[in-house]
Amino acid sequence: MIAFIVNPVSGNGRGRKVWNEIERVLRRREISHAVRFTTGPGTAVALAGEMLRSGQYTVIAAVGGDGTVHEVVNGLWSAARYAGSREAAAAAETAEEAPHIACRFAYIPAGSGNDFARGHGIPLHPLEALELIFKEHAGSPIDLLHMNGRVAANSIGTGLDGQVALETNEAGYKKLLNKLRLGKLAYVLALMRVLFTYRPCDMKLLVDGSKTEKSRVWLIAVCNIPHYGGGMLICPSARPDDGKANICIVSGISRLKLFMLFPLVYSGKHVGHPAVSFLSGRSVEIESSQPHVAHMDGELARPERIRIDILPERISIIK
Ligand SMILES: Nc1ncnc2c1ncn2[C@@H]1O[C@H](COP(=O)(O)OP(=O)(O)OP(=O)(O)O)[C@@H](O)[C@H]1O
Repeated sequence: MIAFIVNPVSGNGRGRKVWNEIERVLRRREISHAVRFTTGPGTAVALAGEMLRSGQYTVIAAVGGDGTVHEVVNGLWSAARYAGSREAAAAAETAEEAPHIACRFAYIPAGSGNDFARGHGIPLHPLEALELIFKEHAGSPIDLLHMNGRVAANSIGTGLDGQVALETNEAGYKKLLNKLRLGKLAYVLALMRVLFTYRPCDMKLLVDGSKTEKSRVWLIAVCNIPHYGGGMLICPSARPDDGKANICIVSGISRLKLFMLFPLVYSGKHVGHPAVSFLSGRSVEIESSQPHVAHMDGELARPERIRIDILPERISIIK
């Protein structure tokens, strides 16, 4: 049976409308399914965990944006990690030892960014994405990025974009804009503010044991897929199933030049710019001269230290 986890407020209320369309199709075709709605931040994590543990579902589908994907994937990953006895959970101390997730994950895009869909070639039209679930599909295994007891499906970023996640989260006007279904505006306002105020700092990276030092770093994006921040092609050569994370570093550039570089990221034309460098590897440690503020799939994270490990082929997705 297929289970759906629906974020009704994703895409400024699009999630609810998309679900209504999907439900009509499911009823017409008499497809047995279960559905649960999120009621606030974090609820999709718990719902996904419950659904996986019930063992009733062969496919668990998220209907929402990248934040909903992040929560559902985390719910599935941690339920699989802590499945079984307390002893087994204690034995699965490290993320690397966690078992593979027993059901397939599907995604129906209903958010504002939908990078997960872009990165995997899942149709952006919700009913076309739904058709993929109906086809008998074994699922394609993809890697996940692990940091500090959480996983990211798309990317982890620090620097300017971590600060954007922090400001969006803390902005006093965020609740009001969410109520008015203008949640994305909170993100744009935070981005504008951060672009004018962020102070770049020195950072050290340790990628698979090799050290790289960079000064005046604006951002470091550690990516599992090429897309980022709602359609930017930040790491064009990132592949979700190659066992490696691709890392984009933007450093050593003035604020004015950064403004000029910014639009090029949407088409991937920033590649080759002298301020942009790329690395790739299985594990990444980042040290900064300032406290870390990061995001995981666009959701705020404040780790004491940044150590990201790739978890190869950890979940099977329908695409
Ligand atoms: N019922 C709810 N009420 C308020 N917030 C919710 C609810 N359910 C989930 N959320 C939160 O909504 C946030 C945004 O969800 P999501 O990222 O899926 O949509 P989006 O921001 O429109 O899309 P995208 O990330 O693709 O731009 C998530 O942080 C999630 O925790």
